[in-house]
Amino acid sequence: MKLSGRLVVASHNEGKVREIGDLLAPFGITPVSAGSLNLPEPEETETTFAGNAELKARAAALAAGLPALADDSGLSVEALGGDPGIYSARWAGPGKDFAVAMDRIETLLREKAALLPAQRRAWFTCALALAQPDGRCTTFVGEVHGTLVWPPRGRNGFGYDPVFQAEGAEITFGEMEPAAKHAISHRAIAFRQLVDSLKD
Ligand SMILES: O=c1nc[nH]c2c1ncn2[C@H]1C[C@H](O)[C@@H](COP(=O)(O)OP(=O)(O)OP(=O)(O)O)O1
Ligand SMILES: [Mg+2]
Repeated sequence: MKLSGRLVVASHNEGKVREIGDLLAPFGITPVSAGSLNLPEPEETETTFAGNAELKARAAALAAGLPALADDSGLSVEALGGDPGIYSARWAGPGKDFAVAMDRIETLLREKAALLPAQRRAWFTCALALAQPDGRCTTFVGEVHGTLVWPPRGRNGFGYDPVFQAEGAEITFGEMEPAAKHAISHRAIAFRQLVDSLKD
């Protein structure tokens, strides 16, 4: 499989579509968005990031008749048994309000008296699935580990970025320029594996 020509980015999340566009740019690929093709947003019925990424990629590739790249990702909090994990988007509710979702995590951590950085470990996971219209699919998973901070800081990125500080960083993903986030992010790690797998 190759990364060339027309490619559908099978996501309805503007922040993700922007980041995937940045990652694809060096390959001369301008993604076709799922929104512009009016592709439906499939229900995420699988129990893993990889399963949901494959489900979304296959549905889009089949509907569009083009290769499709899907991303399923989320934030897992160690002290919360890995929640919200694959439910990260759903914790933000129908209004996709991540202030609410970040508050909910913070409230649960306080209930557990988890105030020290060591008690506030978390990681982002990203599964990227590339599907062909015939149903073939390859999937890669990236993770970045760090700590949750409070209050939220920064207006860059999207979703939970303002409360996540990666190991070794002193600013949150929300405070980072896009290039700095791409240097270490779960999405960039998965993307690199995908690109490596496509090399001849
Ligand atoms: O780099 C990230 N920085 C901050 N937050 C992030 C990131 N990566 C995932 N997240 C959170 C927010 C997102 O809403 C959820 C993914 O949920 P997920 O179902 O994969 O995506 P989604 O429903 O927003 O869009 P779609 O399924 O159409 O691709 O995890
Ligand atoms: Mg989703």
